[in-house]
Amino acid sequence: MSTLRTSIRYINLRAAAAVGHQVRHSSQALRARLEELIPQKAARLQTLKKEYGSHPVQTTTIAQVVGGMRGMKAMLWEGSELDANEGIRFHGLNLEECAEKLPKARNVDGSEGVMLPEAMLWLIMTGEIPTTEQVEGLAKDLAAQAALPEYTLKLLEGGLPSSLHPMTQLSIAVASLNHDSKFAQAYEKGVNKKELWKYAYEDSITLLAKLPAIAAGVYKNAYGKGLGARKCAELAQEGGDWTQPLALALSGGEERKGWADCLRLYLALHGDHEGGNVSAHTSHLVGSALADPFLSYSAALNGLAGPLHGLAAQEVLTFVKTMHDALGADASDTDIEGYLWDVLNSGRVIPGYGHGVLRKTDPRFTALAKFGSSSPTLSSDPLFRLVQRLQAIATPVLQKHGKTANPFPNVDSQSGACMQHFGLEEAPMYTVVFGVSRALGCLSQGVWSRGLGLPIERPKSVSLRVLEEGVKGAGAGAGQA
Ligand SMILES: CC(=O)SCCNC(=O)CCNC(=O)[C@H](O)C(C)(C)COP(=O)(O)OP(=O)(O)OC[C@H]1O[C@@H](n2cnc3c(N)ncnc32)[C@H](O)[C@@H]1OP(=O)(O)O
Ligand SMILES: O=C([O-])CC(=O)C(=O)O
Repeated sequence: MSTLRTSIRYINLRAAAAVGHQVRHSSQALRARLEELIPQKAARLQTLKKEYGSHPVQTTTIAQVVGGMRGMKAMLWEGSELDANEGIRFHGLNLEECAEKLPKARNVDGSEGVMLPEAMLWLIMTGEIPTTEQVEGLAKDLAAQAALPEYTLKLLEGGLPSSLHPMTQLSIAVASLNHDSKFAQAYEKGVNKKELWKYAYEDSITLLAKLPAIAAGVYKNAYGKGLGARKCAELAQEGGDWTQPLALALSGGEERKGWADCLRLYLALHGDHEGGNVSAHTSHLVGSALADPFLSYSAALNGLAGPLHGLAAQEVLTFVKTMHDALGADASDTDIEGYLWDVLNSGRVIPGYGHGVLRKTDPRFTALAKFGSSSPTLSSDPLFRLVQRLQAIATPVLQKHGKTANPFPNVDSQSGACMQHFGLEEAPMYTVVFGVSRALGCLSQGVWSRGLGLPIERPKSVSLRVLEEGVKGAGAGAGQA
């Protein structure tokens, strides 16, 4: 155990305590900041609604109604905005700026690690860059609440069949925490709806605190590997950041150089991707009915478990491994090209390519690729290299195929190749790790939605008959998007 203790001392919480320095309880500080920010934004929203409520945002086309609402601006989302060419920005900061400005992990050897996901949470929630002290305090608060209740532990210690997909286990475990939801209790007691955001915040911090232990529990229950939920929570309580106990729980307690930083980077990068993606939109929709944060986020996880969304992380690794096994280590570019055409011609997608909004290589893919290329071991990993090589082959194939609006790689192309290198070989776990991360954005928005008093979502649906009647008399092509 001494190895474990040394390894989780990265941000020196105990050192701070040893010199009598009081680390602030920053989930309270974060809440206090929200208490200042929410009324300001709520007032801006009221003014906008009152003075410009009937101002059109855009015209909705038939192509959008029947085409997955692509490009339709229909939702208020505060944490991040996605540009088709530049990728994600968190309150105006792109990924490189976030990596530079957000407080970072301190490695055991004293070197500076990558940005901390809990710092990303602070940025997403407030639009402000936290101080190192604020992030340390927040991490400490999260650690203090990491332990799971017995009813959730029961599920993850044999209650759920090991053969149940890890994402289903994650979703069930998260939903089970609704048992003690402060938000649900407050609603039942008739708390004024203006105050509900405070309870949404409390539940959100509780869920974020427990997600690493839940993911560790899912891994142990599904594969009999790793340290499991109890140990993960114990490690958290020994001090350190949000990620380190999960890294150790997934590696079975083994310190693997680069692994915790890889996981931190992954968790920070995937935290939010504006509001329209399936997981974010689902949590927003379910939360709008005033279902509590546990139920809202559990629903989001079920969407994340779809192969066109988060499950693509699992699909990519299986795809790349199968291709590697089928073609052998010496496969030529022509062999790979032929393999990709076979996939396309059989009516399947190339996982890890394409995007609903992005029209360039996903900057999250680039960030992970840069991380991998700077690691002496990961950069020489055969699967990591194959993913890099695939870019130059798959993009022209998809361009020639001519259907895909975005023939460039998305983040899911890269993540599994990194994680398998550090020993997390079970591909279904990649989406579970994604699910730990996406909570940062979905839960933050849930707090804001309640703080701004957003109403229940209830868009209008139309039948084909109504659409056809609407275009009677219009010239052909008048409705093209
Ligand atoms: C974190 C994330 O969720 S990132 C996305 C992860 N998902 C994947 O990597 C799965 C593979 N990619 C895809 O299936 C798609 O690109 C999606 C779901 C991400 C986006 O879907 P859309 O916005 O509808 O993409 P697009 O407008 O380019 O689709 C047009 C056509 O190209 C096809 N297409 C899109 N991407 C691909 C691909 N990677 N391989 C093959 N065909 C593709 C679509 O299936 C569609 O075919 P259809 O006209 O026969 O229905
Ligand atoms: O934005 C999307 O639709 C999908 C995506 O990349 C994400 O949710 O991270």
